[in-house]
Amino acid sequence: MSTIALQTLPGGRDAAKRLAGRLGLSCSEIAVHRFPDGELRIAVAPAADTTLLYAPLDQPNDKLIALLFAAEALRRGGAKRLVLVAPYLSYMRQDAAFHAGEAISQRAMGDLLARTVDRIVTVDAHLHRTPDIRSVFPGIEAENLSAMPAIASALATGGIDPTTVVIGPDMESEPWVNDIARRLRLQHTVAKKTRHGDRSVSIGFADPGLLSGRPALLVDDIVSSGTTLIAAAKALTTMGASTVDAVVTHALFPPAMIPAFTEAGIRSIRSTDSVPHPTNAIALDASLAAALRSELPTTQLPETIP
Ligand SMILES: O=P(O)(O)OC[C@H]1O[C@H](OP(=O)(O)OP(=O)(O)O)[C@H](O)[C@@H]1O
Repeated sequence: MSTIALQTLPGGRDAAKRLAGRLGLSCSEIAVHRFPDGELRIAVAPAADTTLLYAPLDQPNDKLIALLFAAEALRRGGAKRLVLVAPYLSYMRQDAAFHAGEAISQRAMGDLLARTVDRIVTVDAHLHRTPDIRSVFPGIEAENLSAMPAIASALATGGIDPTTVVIGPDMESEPWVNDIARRLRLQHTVAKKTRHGDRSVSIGFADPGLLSGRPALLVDDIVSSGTTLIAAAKALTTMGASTVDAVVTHALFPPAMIPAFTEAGIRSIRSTDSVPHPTNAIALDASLAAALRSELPTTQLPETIP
């Protein structure tokens, strides 16, 4: 009988355990030792025929090396199929050479990972101008799940003012903002964002009257420097929003920034557990488990997977 197990890179343990539990699998943590010169030594648990490699790839440079080494050890140890579960997939934002000589990091990552694993499952990868994730990972299976069902369900459970307007900070956010608004039967709108630099954006709304006296719920895929969220919150406050809350898929910002969001008028900020963070409030294990169920041998299907 073929075997299946989950192994996680350090940093993903809690979310990986939730996912493994939901799938009825064992979960072991890959050991990463850093030598004095900065090089890494990786030690994996015994490979299963199908090994799910759980890796939240925020702060990715070291983690990518650990992932490559883990894949090498697992293949050599007998793994026939490696499935990368990367709830946050980094280096997707640079999808073109915007200036002469720039590397297209999305393409380099895609080529590298496609040579390393057999399947990739991720969530809300930043593929604004790349509609099909399979074009990024040539020759392997790849799925880009949406966090919006999990986010909408969490918002519905917590209760939400029916006059709330769901806000996207830029045109590219329209599909997910629309999705949340449809699921919660709320109005939505998206701003026009102009990015001037890593930490400089300007935000404008076509209908400034819409928010007057109403709660605003900002929804975005990534918060990195926080510049977008802060600029959007300030604009919403100026437009007369009664409250501003935010919910994001990938919280990449340093936790020490949370007071800056409060200062900008954001009452609460919640994130999914794609990356471990103090703002984590929405678990992705149900969505990931549903996508990974196909990996389970029929004899090992747990009774309850959503
Ligand atoms: O917290 P921040 O540092 O502001 O970064 C987060 C923002 O950046 C991304 O969009 P981006 O402006 O890169 O848009 P694009 O990829 O569509 O050009 C993302 O969708 C967020 O809106």
